[in-house]
Amino acid sequence: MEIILGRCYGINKKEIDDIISQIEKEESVFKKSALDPLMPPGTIMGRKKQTEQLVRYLVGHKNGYVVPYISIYGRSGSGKSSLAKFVCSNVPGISYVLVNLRKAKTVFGAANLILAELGVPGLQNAQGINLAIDSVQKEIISMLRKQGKRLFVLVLDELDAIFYDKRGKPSDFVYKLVVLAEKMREQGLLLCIIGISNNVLSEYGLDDRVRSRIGSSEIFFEPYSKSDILGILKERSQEAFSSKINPKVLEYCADMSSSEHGDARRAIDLLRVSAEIAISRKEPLGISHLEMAQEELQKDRVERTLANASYHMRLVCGGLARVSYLDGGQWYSTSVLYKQYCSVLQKGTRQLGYRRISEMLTDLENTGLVISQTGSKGRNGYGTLYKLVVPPEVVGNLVSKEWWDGIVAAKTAHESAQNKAFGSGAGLSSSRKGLFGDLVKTLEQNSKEEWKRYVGL
Ligand SMILES: Nc1ncnc2c1ncn2[C@@H]1O[C@H](COP(=O)(O)OP(=O)(O)OP(=O)(O)O)[C@@H](O)[C@H]1O
Repeated sequence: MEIILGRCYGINKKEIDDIISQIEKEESVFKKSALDPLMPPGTIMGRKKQTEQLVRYLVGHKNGYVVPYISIYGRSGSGKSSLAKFVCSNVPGISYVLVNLRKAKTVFGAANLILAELGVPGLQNAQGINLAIDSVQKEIISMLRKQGKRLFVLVLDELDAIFYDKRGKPSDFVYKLVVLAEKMREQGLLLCIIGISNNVLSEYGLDDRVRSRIGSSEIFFEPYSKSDILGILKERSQEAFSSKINPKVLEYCADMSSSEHGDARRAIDLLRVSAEIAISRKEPLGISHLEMAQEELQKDRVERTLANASYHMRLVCGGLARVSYLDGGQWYSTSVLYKQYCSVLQKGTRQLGYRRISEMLTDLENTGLVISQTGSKGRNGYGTLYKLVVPPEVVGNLVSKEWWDGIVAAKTAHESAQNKAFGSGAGLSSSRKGLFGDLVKTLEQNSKEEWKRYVGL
């Protein structure tokens, strides 16, 4: 019962009880926690090939040998961490820890995160990386001796994070860990490092001496196909929903997810948010809820990415949104996007190099805002092409509303010039015509070539 106190609303205990019983009622038809992607899966669906590869690498310890380094790589949400954890927990005779390095801003920070996971206090920067590695070694040996095991697996999740710390010499850090594995073998013990990253380790600019030592034990996780995602969703939804849900809903969700990204985490999220929307509307879960949820998640994702992005990363996003909107096309090469970035950069601002922008596009892909493919660049051979997977308007408005209004005005003017019957500036409100008058006039008179030049193609 709501008590109105003047202009304020008071809540009494009954109100709280009502909310709780409403939540309980909802939980009885939909158990939200079963669609929490942070919850480790009870069963790993699919991934037979990768499971077999990893088990084969690790099981060699029975004969006294394991490779010192395994690189597990692939797109976000492709099941890399889940599978590594699952295998390490189920192959007999292994002791392991999984350390997520996402929060490590430096190589030294990464060493401290490893020590923390091993249950040892971190060190001060001044004590140096060699001492940190020695402490890791001491702790691993003591753990193996205590547990009476011979193989220790150090799983370094999100290893990409350390490669931004160029001053901390990430390549050297990997080298030291591999040397540690060799030193342990001299003591009759085995250490295997599993590095999990979005790209294969050898792409991170390692020294030759590291490359030759880590070997080529690589396991690739391709994005999930429709049937993989469907399997994962079916398994999760059995636990999440008390009544059977329309199989077409799961199929549609799997279809949307596999065609856009092949990320299991995002597919599970999409199903959860759709179910929440359906429940709030007191409707049975249907395809329309998936579409609403998709829109909501896309907007959240763009907002979150841009809020955490550097100034230059925002410009890269803006440039991609600009060319996608003005050109109406889909896939763009790094060189086109670099040109876009340069054109939106404010005068007097330091311009980043081509290589850095190319790295940013890879980072952007990992946020799920863009996807890439290898494609033809015409006379320039083959290369990576990028495509925005959210509406450009959403990105543009969030980068800068005023700037985006100018782009919309330019396109409207160009379209009206194409269709002369509409006359000058058709489609634009008079206030907008005033605001972007000069630009509009120029673009109305422009030829196709000039338009292409304006777009930056
Ligand atoms: N094969 C699978 N079977 C069941 N659930 C899965 C599977 N793959 C992924 N998932 C679900 O998706 C979530 C994300 O997977 P996971 O963290 O393993 O992906 P990842 O490739 O390590 O992603 P990232 O690179 O972003 O860390 C998991 O928590 C799990 O709920």
